[in-house]
Amino acid sequence: MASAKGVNGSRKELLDAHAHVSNQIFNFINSMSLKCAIELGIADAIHKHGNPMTLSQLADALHINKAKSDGLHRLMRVLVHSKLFDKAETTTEAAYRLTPASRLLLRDESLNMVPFALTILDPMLVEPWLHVSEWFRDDSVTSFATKHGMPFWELQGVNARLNNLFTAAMACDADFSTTILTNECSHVFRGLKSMVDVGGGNGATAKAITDAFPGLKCTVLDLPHVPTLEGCENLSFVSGDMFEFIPHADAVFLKHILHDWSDEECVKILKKCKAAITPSNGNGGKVIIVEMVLDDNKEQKYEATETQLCFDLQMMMLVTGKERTEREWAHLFYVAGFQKYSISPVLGLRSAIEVFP
Ligand SMILES: C[S@@+](CC[C@H](N)C(=O)[O-])C[C@H]1O[C@@H](n2cnc3c(N)ncnc32)[C@H](O)[C@@H]1O
Ligand SMILES: O=c1cc(-c2ccc(O)cc2)oc2c(O)c(O)ccc12
Repeated sequence: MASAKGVNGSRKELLDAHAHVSNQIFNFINSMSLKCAIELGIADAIHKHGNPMTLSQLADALHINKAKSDGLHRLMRVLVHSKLFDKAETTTEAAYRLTPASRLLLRDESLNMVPFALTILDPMLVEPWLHVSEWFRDDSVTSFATKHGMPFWELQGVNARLNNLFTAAMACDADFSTTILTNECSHVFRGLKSMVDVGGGNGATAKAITDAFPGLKCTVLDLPHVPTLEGCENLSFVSGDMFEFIPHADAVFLKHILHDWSDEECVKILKKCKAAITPSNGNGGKVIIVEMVLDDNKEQKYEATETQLCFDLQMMMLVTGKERTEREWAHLFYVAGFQKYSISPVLGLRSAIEVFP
């Protein structure tokens, strides 16, 4: 029984517990403040201004209702606390400036995360979160399906807004991940003559890889409803179902595919991949996977682990997938008939995994 002295503990323990639960309750406001900052264009306004920007300068640039300038001050206070922006203490008044994080919110920054953020924080993907406890008690496949009446992929196939939103979200990760992959993991792609990017979306990732490796011919396989880039000499597109057929190539590339699917579905995909890879001279005959590997770095920062675990729940909510530990990945590879694998933890939250038959 709680008392003034605490829940079976000290007063301090009670206050700490109360503060922690309060923090967990209001954590969503960090995400919503980020969404608001993107929609107002705060990062772009500060970038365009060129110098640290005072609150009144920012309010003018954002064309907000000046009667709400104090609200903007309070929003910026949360965004600075979240280290999304920085506050320069000038002699006259505080001025706001970008941080490395808010540089990733600049719309003309090729590595920007805006489409990804606006998709994850879109009502279509947020509302299912209000039904997760219902999902635990019903027999629906995901809470997304509970809310929207059909599974994520099915709705994406009939809802143009979701299709374009999600395809852009995935594509905006292309430059970020391939810039690092083709530099830190160039050995993975060196010597390959052909590669199939299974579930490659609009082809942005495959294009970035073929730009870095002009001798590599890439085929992007995805569902018919997914909008694609223009093909070119080294980049072609095939519509199809990876559970039915995967075109033959030196290597198969799977980026954020397997985390969408259950273990059984992943083994089916990996077996199709194994049948599709034809060892060639040099570096062929493998599957290249880009995914999170949970628990792969005990020294990993608390925030990175928290993000990985949240993505795992995102997969549980949206699709039938999950994020996996190395042990779980290894089990899938061996069940699918592969003999060995190599993990390169080069992408921060994610790793590149080469799997060999
Ligand atoms: C999370 S997205 C990853 C996209 C891309 N690989 C990337 O990392 O940006 C998953 C992709 O798998 C595709 N997909 C889902 N089911 C598929 C299937 N049965 N056959 C082929 N592609 C599929 C989706 O259309 C989507 O483009
Ligand atoms: O909502 C998502 C987010 C991702 C995702 C996770 C981690 C990354 O580094 C990038 C993207 O992947 C998703 C996905 O694969 C899916 O099928 C639905 C939703 C999401």
